[in-house]
Amino acid sequence: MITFDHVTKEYETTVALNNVSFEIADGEVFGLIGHNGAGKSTTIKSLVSVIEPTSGTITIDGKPLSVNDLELKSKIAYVPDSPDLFLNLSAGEYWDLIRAAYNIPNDEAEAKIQELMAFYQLEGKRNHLIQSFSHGMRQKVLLIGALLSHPKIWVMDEPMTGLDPQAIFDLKQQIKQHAAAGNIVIFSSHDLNTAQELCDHIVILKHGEISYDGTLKDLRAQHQNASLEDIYLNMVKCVDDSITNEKSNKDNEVGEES
Ligand SMILES: Nc1ncnc2c1ncn2[C@@H]1O[C@H](COP(=O)(O)OP(=O)(O)OP(=O)(O)O)[C@@H](O)[C@H]1O
Repeated sequence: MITFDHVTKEYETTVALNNVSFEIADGEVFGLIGHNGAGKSTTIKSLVSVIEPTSGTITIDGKPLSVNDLELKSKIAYVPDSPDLFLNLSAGEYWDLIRAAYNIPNDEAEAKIQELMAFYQLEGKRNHLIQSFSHGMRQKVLLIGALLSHPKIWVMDEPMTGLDPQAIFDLKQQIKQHAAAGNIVIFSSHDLNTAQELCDHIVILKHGEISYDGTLKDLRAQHQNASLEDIYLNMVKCVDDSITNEKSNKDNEVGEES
C-alpha cells in the first residue's frame, strides 16, 4: 500500500503539487491522468525519490519514504519519461548496472534478460550502444531494466510514448500480469483509452490538485455515462497550467524582498 498524505511540492515560482492525498492498494494498476503541467511527473518523481516533497509524507506499507531508505527504494523500479539516459552504455552494460544496484543474482538476471530481450524483440542488440537505438528501443531497454528486479512497485512516466503497437500491446499484457501477481503498477498518461483499458484506479490531476480519485467505472456512472473524453475535458478544462500553477504575486514579492 502506498499513501500520499498531504503532499505539496513547490518549485521556485510554481506549486506543482498542492496538498495531495491518495492511496494505492497492492495489486492495483494505478493511472495518473492530467494535462501537460498538471503535476504527474512531480508525483512520480516524489515517489521514486528523484525529488523531495516540500511538505507531506509518502509511505509504503506504513513506512515513511525517506531519501536514504534503501529497503523501501529497492521495492521500486522506475521508468522515466525520457529514455535518453546512459547513452554511452550498451544495453547489456545498463542491465548489469541495474543488476548490481538491486543485488540480483547473476543467473536470475541472465534468465530474465534473455526472456525480456525476446519479448521486446531486442535479440542481438545487447552489445549495441544505447545511443544507437531509436526512441522506442531505448524505452524497451529501460523497461527490461525495470523488470529485472521483479519490483513490488513498478512506476512509469508516459511509458507508451514512442513504442510501436506491438510493444504497446506487450507492455499492456505485462502491466496486467505484474499487478495480478499482487504488485502495484503506476503510470502516467494523457491517453484515456489506455487508462480505461488498464487501470483499476485513477487520479486526475489539475494544476497540482486532485480533480478525481476513484475508478473509471464510478467516474462514468457519476456523469451519466457521458464519454470519458467529455468527462475528462470538462473536468480539467484547457487552461495553461504554467500560468495557473504560479504562486500568487504576493508570494513572489515576499520572496524577492527577502
Ligand atoms: N524543475 C522544475 N523547476 C520548476 N518548475 C518545475 C520543475 N519541474 C516541473 N515544474 C513545474 O511544475 C508543474 C508540474 O510539472 P510536471 O512535470 O509535474 O507536469 P506533468 O503533469 O508531468 O506534465 P507533462 O504531461 O507535460 O509531462 C509545471 O507547472 C512545471 O512547469
